[in-house]
Amino acid sequence: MEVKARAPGKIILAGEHAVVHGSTAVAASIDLYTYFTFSSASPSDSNDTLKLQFKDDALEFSWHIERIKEALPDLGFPFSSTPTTCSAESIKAVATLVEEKNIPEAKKFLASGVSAFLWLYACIQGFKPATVAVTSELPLGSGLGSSASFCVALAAALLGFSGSVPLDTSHQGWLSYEESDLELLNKWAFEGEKLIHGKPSGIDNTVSAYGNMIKFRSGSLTRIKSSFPLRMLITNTKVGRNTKALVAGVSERMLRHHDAMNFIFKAVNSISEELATILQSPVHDDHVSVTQTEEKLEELMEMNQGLLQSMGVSHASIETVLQTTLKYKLSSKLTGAGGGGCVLTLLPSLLSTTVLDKVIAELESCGFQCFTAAIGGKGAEVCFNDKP
Ligand SMILES: Nc1ncnc2c1ncn2[C@@H]1O[C@H](COP(=O)(O)OP(=O)(O)O)[C@@H](O)[C@H]1O
Ligand SMILES: C[C@@](O)(CCOP(=O)(O)O)CC(=O)O
Ligand SMILES: [Mg+2]
Repeated sequence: MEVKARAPGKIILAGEHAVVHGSTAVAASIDLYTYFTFSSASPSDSNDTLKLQFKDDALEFSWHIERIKEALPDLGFPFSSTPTTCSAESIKAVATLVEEKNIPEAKKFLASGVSAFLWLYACIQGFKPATVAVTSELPLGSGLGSSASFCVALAAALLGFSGSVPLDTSHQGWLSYEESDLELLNKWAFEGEKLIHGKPSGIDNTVSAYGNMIKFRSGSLTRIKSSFPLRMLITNTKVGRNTKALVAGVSERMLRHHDAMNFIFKAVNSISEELATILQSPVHDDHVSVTQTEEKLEELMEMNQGLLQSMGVSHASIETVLQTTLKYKLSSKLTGAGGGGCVLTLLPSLLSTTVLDKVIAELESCGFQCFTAAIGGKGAEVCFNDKP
């Protein structure tokens, strides 16, 4: 049997970092996905290994099932219905399994993804052989939630592959999960995100699992029904960074300047709440009201960016994008953890393609990469293929 799952990346429209400290944030899925394909060993194979293939990097890692058993002896009785946090002891055991694979220095950033994979696999699937292939359309470590989409697609594939949630395996094409199963896979994905991010808020895995647009605060989501035709230019500064380190940096600043940071988080909360209200307000189909709404959204993005800067997560490359887009009267903010990565620029409905082309040309002449993505599509999906 072959099971394929996919989960989207995301943009955070307002509230990154502050959401880790209990503020509201607003996020939407984008139509760039991470894919997992699970194939069981055929009965004729004398297969006793778990293989993980990162197709985009042409890398393959494999472990003898016995070795996984030895490292994680308490697992093996799959407990797919009980999402479990990896204990400090298991983190060490998983890290050893990863270190044994001698990941090339230039690809070391993949190690946390491999750890998340091993933990979720052993918990949900137990000690069974399989071949697992991963590909992603998302730039990794750029603020578009590749880590969450990795964990959500992995959890979706595992729950489908292990047969632990009822799904119509005869269905042709992509299949969405039922609400209660979605909740379960989201909880598992969150456990994976913890191994990659350290202290995730849960917004990224939640928007990747559920799709569309969400408002998120302290672990709970509210679905947003936006009828506003939101268009964003995404500029990847290509400056690499790591979410775990940036989140930790904000927490350290919080310890040093507790009151000031609390006011910043409170301000971000108000920005996210206002943004969510605006997006859910009825849209009048005339240019004047659309433009007025866009201007409000732009102002909120600018305010949010200023606060992110005061949290210490902007970067010279991000500032270059802000200044460049401002020359064309366009507003931008970083998205995700910052420190490099991607920047969002609101594209007003009346913006001419000539101006857009100019902005993109100027940004790309700085070495950045610009693209657009459809906002607010479906979340995690699974697909079955009965291979002989
Ligand atoms: N397709 C993938 N294959 C392997 N690891 C992945 C993949 N996608 C994400 N990851 C893991 O997630 C990490 C990036 O996560 P993070 O720093 O949170 O940035 P972001 O989530 O914004 O892309 C990578 O370094 C890697 O460990
Ligand atoms: C900074 C943060 O708010 C979002 C991180 O997103 P990303 O990993 O940079 O795509 C962290 C979190 O909410 O877990
Ligand atoms: Mg991430």
